[in-house]
Amino acid sequence: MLATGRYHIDCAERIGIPGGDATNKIQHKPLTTLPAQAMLDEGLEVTENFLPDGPVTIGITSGASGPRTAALPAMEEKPAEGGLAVKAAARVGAVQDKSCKIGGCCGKDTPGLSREEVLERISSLPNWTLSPDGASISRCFVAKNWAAAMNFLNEVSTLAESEGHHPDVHITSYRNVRVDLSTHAIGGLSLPDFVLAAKVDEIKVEYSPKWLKEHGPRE
Ligand SMILES: C[C@H](O)[C@H](O)[C@H]1CNC2=NC(N)=NC(=O)C2=N1
Repeated sequence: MLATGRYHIDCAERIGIPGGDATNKIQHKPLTTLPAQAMLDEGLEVTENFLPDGPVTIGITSGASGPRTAALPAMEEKPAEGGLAVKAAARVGAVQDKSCKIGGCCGKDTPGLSREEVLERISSLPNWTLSPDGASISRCFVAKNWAAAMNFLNEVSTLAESEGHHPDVHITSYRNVRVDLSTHAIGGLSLPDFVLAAKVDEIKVEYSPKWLKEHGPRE
Protein backbone atom coordinates (compact mmCIF):
# COMPACT_ATOMS: atom_id res chain seq x y z
CA MET A 1 0.00 0.00 0.00
CA LEU A 2 1.52 3.27 -1.09
CA ALA A 3 1.74 5.69 1.81
CA THR A 4 0.12 9.01 0.85
CA GLY A 5 0.86 12.30 2.58
CA ARG A 6 -1.02 13.75 5.54
CA TYR A 7 -3.00 16.95 4.93
CA HIS A 8 -4.46 19.48 7.40
CA ILE A 9 -7.74 20.90 6.02
CA ASP A 10 -10.53 22.88 7.71
CA CYS A 11 -13.43 21.64 5.61
CA ALA A 12 -14.21 19.10 2.92
CA GLU A 13 -14.26 21.84 0.28
CA ARG A 14 -10.46 21.78 0.22
CA ILE A 15 -10.54 18.39 -1.55
CA GLY A 16 -11.01 18.49 -5.31
CA ILE A 17 -11.00 22.34 -5.26
CA PRO A 18 -14.71 22.98 -6.06
CA GLY A 19 -15.87 24.62 -9.26
CA GLY A 20 -16.25 21.45 -11.27
CA ASP A 21 -12.55 20.81 -11.07
CA ALA A 22 -12.71 17.16 -10.09
CA THR A 23 -8.99 16.68 -10.44
CA ASN A 24 -6.81 14.96 -7.90
CA LYS A 25 -5.93 18.06 -5.84
CA ILE A 26 -6.01 19.11 -2.19
CA GLN A 27 -5.59 22.61 -0.71
CA HIS A 28 -4.06 22.25 2.75
CA LYS A 29 -2.30 24.07 5.57
CA PRO A 30 1.41 23.24 5.91
CA LEU A 31 2.63 22.86 9.50
CA THR A 32 4.65 26.07 9.10
CA THR A 33 1.49 28.17 8.48
CA LEU A 34 -0.30 29.59 11.56
CA PRO A 35 -4.05 28.86 11.95
CA ALA A 36 -4.73 32.64 11.90
CA GLN A 37 -3.06 32.89 8.49
CA ALA A 38 -4.96 29.87 7.19
CA MET A 39 -8.20 31.48 8.41
CA LEU A 40 -7.46 34.20 5.84
CA ASP A 41 -6.69 31.59 3.19
CA GLU A 42 -3.03 32.65 3.48
CA GLY A 43 -0.10 30.25 3.53
CA LEU A 44 -2.12 27.39 2.01
CA GLU A 45 -0.63 25.02 -0.53
CA VAL A 46 -2.27 23.03 -3.32
CA THR A 47 -0.87 19.55 -3.84
CA GLU A 48 -1.77 17.96 -7.17
CA ASN A 49 -2.16 14.22 -7.62
CA PHE A 50 -2.15 13.74 -3.87
CA LEU A 51 -3.75 10.35 -4.34
CA PRO A 52 -1.75 7.67 -6.18
CA ASP A 53 -3.29 5.76 -9.10
CA GLY A 54 -5.12 2.55 -8.38
CA PRO A 55 -7.01 1.49 -5.27
CA VAL A 56 -6.23 3.48 -2.11
CA THR A 57 -7.32 3.35 1.50
CA ILE A 58 -7.96 6.81 2.94
CA GLY A 59 -8.05 7.50 6.65
CA ILE A 60 -10.08 10.58 7.65
CA THR A 61 -10.16 11.91 11.17
CA SER A 62 -11.76 15.05 12.49
CA GLY A 63 -9.09 15.13 15.16
CA ALA A 64 -9.61 15.56 18.90
CA SER A 65 -11.74 18.68 18.60
CA GLY A 66 -12.59 18.91 14.90
CA PRO A 67 -16.32 18.91 14.11
CA ARG A 68 -17.56 15.44 13.08
CA THR A 69 -20.09 17.18 10.82
CA ALA A 70 -17.17 18.41 8.72
CA ALA A 71 -15.44 15.04 8.43
CA LEU A 72 -18.38 12.61 8.13
CA PRO A 73 -19.61 13.80 4.71
CA ALA A 74 -16.14 13.39 3.24
CA MET A 75 -16.34 9.72 4.24
CA GLU A 76 -19.86 9.05 3.03
CA GLU A 77 -19.84 10.83 -0.32
CA LYS A 78 -18.86 9.00 -3.51
CA PRO A 79 -16.48 11.10 -5.69
CA ALA A 80 -18.73 13.06 -8.03
CA GLU A 81 -18.57 15.80 -10.65
CA GLY A 82 -16.82 18.70 -8.94
CA GLY A 83 -14.86 16.46 -6.68
CA LEU A 84 -15.49 14.75 -3.37
CA ALA A 85 -15.26 18.10 -1.63
CA VAL A 86 -18.18 19.66 -3.48
CA LYS A 87 -20.47 16.74 -2.60
CA ALA A 88 -19.24 16.68 0.98
CA ALA A 89 -19.48 20.45 1.33
CA ALA A 90 -23.08 20.30 0.09
CA ARG A 91 -23.84 18.01 3.02
CA VAL A 92 -22.29 20.54 5.39
CA GLY A 93 -24.54 23.23 3.94
CA ALA A 94 -21.81 25.16 2.17
CA VAL A 95 -22.88 24.83 -1.46
CA GLN A 96 -26.59 25.03 -0.57
CA ASP A 97 -26.08 28.46 0.97
CA LYS A 98 -23.96 30.21 -1.64
CA SER A 99 -24.45 33.50 0.14
CA CYS A 100 -21.90 32.59 2.76
CA LYS A 101 -18.51 31.94 1.27
CA ILE A 102 -16.25 32.01 4.30
CA GLY A 103 -15.29 28.53 5.41
CA GLY A 104 -18.06 27.37 3.11
CA CYS A 105 -20.96 27.12 5.53
CA CYS A 106 -23.51 29.35 7.25
CA GLY A 107 -26.66 27.35 7.65
CA LYS A 108 -28.22 25.34 10.47
CA ASP A 109 -25.69 22.59 9.74
CA THR A 110 -22.76 24.94 10.28
CA PRO A 111 -20.46 23.15 12.70
CA GLY A 112 -20.05 25.16 15.91
CA LEU A 113 -16.58 25.43 17.42
CA SER A 114 -15.68 23.75 20.70
CA ARG A 115 -14.68 25.92 23.68
CA GLU A 116 -11.07 24.90 23.11
CA GLU A 117 -11.18 25.88 19.44
CA VAL A 118 -12.80 29.24 20.32
CA LEU A 119 -10.08 30.00 22.89
CA GLU A 120 -7.35 28.93 20.45
CA ARG A 121 -8.68 31.07 17.63
CA ILE A 122 -9.40 34.19 19.73
CA SER A 123 -5.85 34.05 21.08
CA SER A 124 -4.71 35.04 17.58
CA LEU A 125 -7.15 38.01 17.50
CA PRO A 126 -5.87 40.48 20.14
CA ASN A 127 -8.43 43.15 19.18
CA TRP A 128 -11.36 40.83 20.00
CA THR A 129 -12.93 39.61 23.24
CA LEU A 130 -15.21 36.63 23.90
CA SER A 131 -18.69 37.33 25.33
CA PRO A 132 -19.41 35.99 28.83
CA ASP A 133 -21.81 33.40 27.35
CA GLY A 134 -19.16 32.33 24.83
CA ALA A 135 -21.58 32.80 21.94
CA SER A 136 -20.03 35.85 20.26
CA ILE A 137 -16.83 37.86 19.89
CA SER A 138 -16.61 41.66 19.95
CA ARG A 139 -14.23 44.43 19.00
CA CYS A 140 -14.59 47.92 20.50
CA PHE A 141 -12.69 51.17 19.94
CA VAL A 142 -13.17 54.95 19.87
CA ALA A 143 -12.79 56.47 16.42
CA LYS A 144 -11.37 59.92 15.72
CA ASN A 145 -14.85 61.26 14.86
CA TRP A 146 -18.21 60.29 13.34
CA ALA A 147 -16.83 60.21 9.80
CA ALA A 148 -13.99 57.90 10.83
CA ALA A 149 -16.49 55.60 12.56
CA MET A 150 -18.79 55.53 9.55
CA ASN A 151 -15.91 55.02 7.08
CA PHE A 152 -14.80 51.97 9.06
CA LEU A 153 -18.30 50.51 9.30
CA ASN A 154 -18.92 51.09 5.60
CA GLU A 155 -15.82 49.02 4.84
CA VAL A 156 -17.03 46.37 7.28
CA SER A 157 -20.34 46.37 5.43
CA THR A 158 -18.68 45.88 2.03
CA LEU A 159 -16.56 43.05 3.43
CA ALA A 160 -19.57 41.38 5.06
CA GLU A 161 -21.56 41.49 1.85
CA SER A 162 -18.68 40.07 -0.17
CA GLU A 163 -18.18 37.25 2.34
CA GLY A 164 -21.90 36.59 2.96
CA HIS A 165 -21.34 36.73 6.71
CA HIS A 166 -22.58 39.74 8.72
CA PRO A 167 -21.65 41.23 12.10
CA ASP A 168 -23.84 43.31 14.39
CA VAL A 169 -22.49 46.89 14.33
CA HIS A 170 -22.99 49.78 16.75
CA ILE A 171 -21.96 53.45 17.03
CA THR A 172 -22.72 55.16 20.34
CA SER A 173 -21.79 58.65 21.55
CA TYR A 174 -21.08 59.53 17.86
CA ARG A 175 -17.76 57.66 17.65
CA ASN A 176 -17.69 54.64 20.00
CA VAL A 177 -17.63 51.65 17.64
CA ARG A 178 -18.53 48.06 18.51
CA VAL A 179 -18.59 45.09 16.13
CA ASP A 180 -20.12 41.82 17.36
CA LEU A 181 -19.72 38.54 15.49
CA SER A 182 -21.59 35.26 15.87
CA THR A 183 -23.24 32.83 13.48
CA HIS A 184 -26.96 33.62 13.72
CA ALA A 185 -27.95 30.30 12.13
CA ILE A 186 -26.56 28.33 15.07
CA GLY A 187 -26.68 30.97 17.82
CA GLY A 188 -23.01 30.57 18.49
CA LEU A 189 -19.50 30.78 17.07
CA SER A 190 -18.22 29.02 13.96
CA LEU A 191 -15.18 29.34 11.70
CA PRO A 192 -16.70 32.13 9.53
CA ASP A 193 -16.84 34.42 12.59
CA PHE A 194 -13.10 34.16 13.19
CA VAL A 195 -12.20 34.46 9.52
CA LEU A 196 -14.33 37.61 9.19
CA ALA A 197 -12.86 39.05 12.42
CA ALA A 198 -9.34 38.60 11.02
CA LYS A 199 -10.40 40.33 7.79
CA VAL A 200 -12.09 43.20 9.72
CA ASP A 201 -8.76 43.75 11.50
CA GLU A 202 -7.16 44.49 8.13
CA ILE A 203 -9.40 47.55 7.66
CA LYS A 204 -7.59 50.85 8.37
CA VAL A 205 -9.06 52.79 11.33
CA GLU A 206 -8.68 56.49 12.21
CA TYR A 207 -8.64 56.12 16.01
CA SER A 208 -9.21 58.77 18.65
CA PRO A 209 -5.61 59.76 19.58
CA LYS A 210 -6.59 59.68 23.27
CA TRP A 211 -8.03 56.17 22.96
CA LEU A 212 -5.00 54.99 21.03
CA LYS A 213 -2.65 56.36 23.72
CA GLU A 214 -4.63 54.51 26.43
CA HIS A 215 -4.92 51.22 24.52
CA GLY A 216 -1.57 50.96 22.79
CA PRO A 217 -0.76 50.85 19.07
CA ARG A 218 -2.98 48.77 16.81
CA GLU A 219 -1.40 46.96 13.91
C1 LIG B 1 -29.51 33.73 3.83
C2 LIG B 1 -28.23 34.36 4.37
O1 LIG B 1 -27.19 34.12 3.51
C3 LIG B 1 -27.86 33.73 5.68
O2 LIG B 1 -28.87 34.11 6.58
C4 LIG B 1 -26.49 34.25 6.21
C5 LIG B 1 -26.34 35.75 6.09
N1 LIG B 1 -25.31 36.25 6.97
C6 LIG B 1 -25.05 35.64 8.15
N2 LIG B 1 -24.26 36.23 9.06
C7 LIG B 1 -24.06 35.67 10.26
N3 LIG B 1 -23.26 36.30 11.17
N4 LIG B 1 -24.64 34.52 10.58
C8 LIG B 1 -25.44 33.84 9.76
O3 LIG B 1 -25.96 32.77 10.11
C9 LIG B 1 -25.65 34.38 8.45
N5 LIG B 1 -26.39 33.77 7.55
